Amino acid sequence: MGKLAVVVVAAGKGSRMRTEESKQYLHLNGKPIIVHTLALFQRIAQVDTIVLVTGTDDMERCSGYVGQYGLSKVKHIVAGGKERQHSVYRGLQALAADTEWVMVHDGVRPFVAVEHVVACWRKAMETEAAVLAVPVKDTIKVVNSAGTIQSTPDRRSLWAIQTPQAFRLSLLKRAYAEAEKDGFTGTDDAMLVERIGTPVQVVEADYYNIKITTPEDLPWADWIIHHVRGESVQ
Ligand SMILES: Nc1ccn([C@@H]2O[C@H](COP(=O)(O)OP(=O)(O)OP(=O)(O)O)[C@@H](O)[C@H]2O)c(=O)n1
Ligand SMILES: C[C@](O)(CO)[C@H](O)COP(=O)(O)O
Repeated sequence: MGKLAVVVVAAGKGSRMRTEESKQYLHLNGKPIIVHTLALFQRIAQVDTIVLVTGTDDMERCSGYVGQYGLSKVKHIVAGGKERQHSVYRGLQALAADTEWVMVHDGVRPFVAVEHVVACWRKAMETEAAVLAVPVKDTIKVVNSAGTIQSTPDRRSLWAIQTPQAFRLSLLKRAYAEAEKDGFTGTDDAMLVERIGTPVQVVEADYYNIKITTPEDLPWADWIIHHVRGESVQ
């Protein structure tokens, strides 16, 4: 069984959160959101290395968190790029040559369940590529720019995709290199793998693995941390 690394991307600006401080550094139960996320992967025995991708101006404070919170698996802190995809690409380049498996995770998804992380990785080891996801609960419409409904896809085939997304490293690197060559930008890692013709498996997770994105996610995040993930108030 080859080594497993995790690339945690946290170089975004969090513009939809509309806070002065980037959302990954907002405090949740006494600790920055990014620290909750890193601590989760630190606790997973199968994870050998974590690469943290941050904004250039945040590298120093992140290296402070590594010491302060005992995040010894964070072996590299690298500067991200303009889009999430560029940040992931830079993270992948920092991985040691003996890394066989990689999981990419959003720094602002601090509530993923450990059992789902492990299930995702196991599925990737069977099939090369797997992502966490949940079935969509709403009816989804395709709407044109005039606000007119064009179609209603069958909900039974719709899934909301989460992270982590797990891959054989050589496959993900090839997918990223192809996307770079073709000038293609996707919103998740699986899209890049799909477009080079490799099937990606979905592993069902839960609805608590939210991406903290907009202001109304913050009270929900506070509720999840206390009532679902069971942390006592700090
Ligand atoms: N150039 C970027 C953009 C995003 N991310 C990271 O990718 C994850 C998911 O992105 P999103 O929630 O969209 O974060 P932001 O890009 O920060 O948010 P917004 O789009 O509202 O600005 C986040 O952990 C974010 O920090 C990144 O590392 N580099
Ligand atoms: C990767 C992701 O979290 C899967 O849902 C999502 O695609 C990130 O998208 P965003 O545009 O950066 O919010």
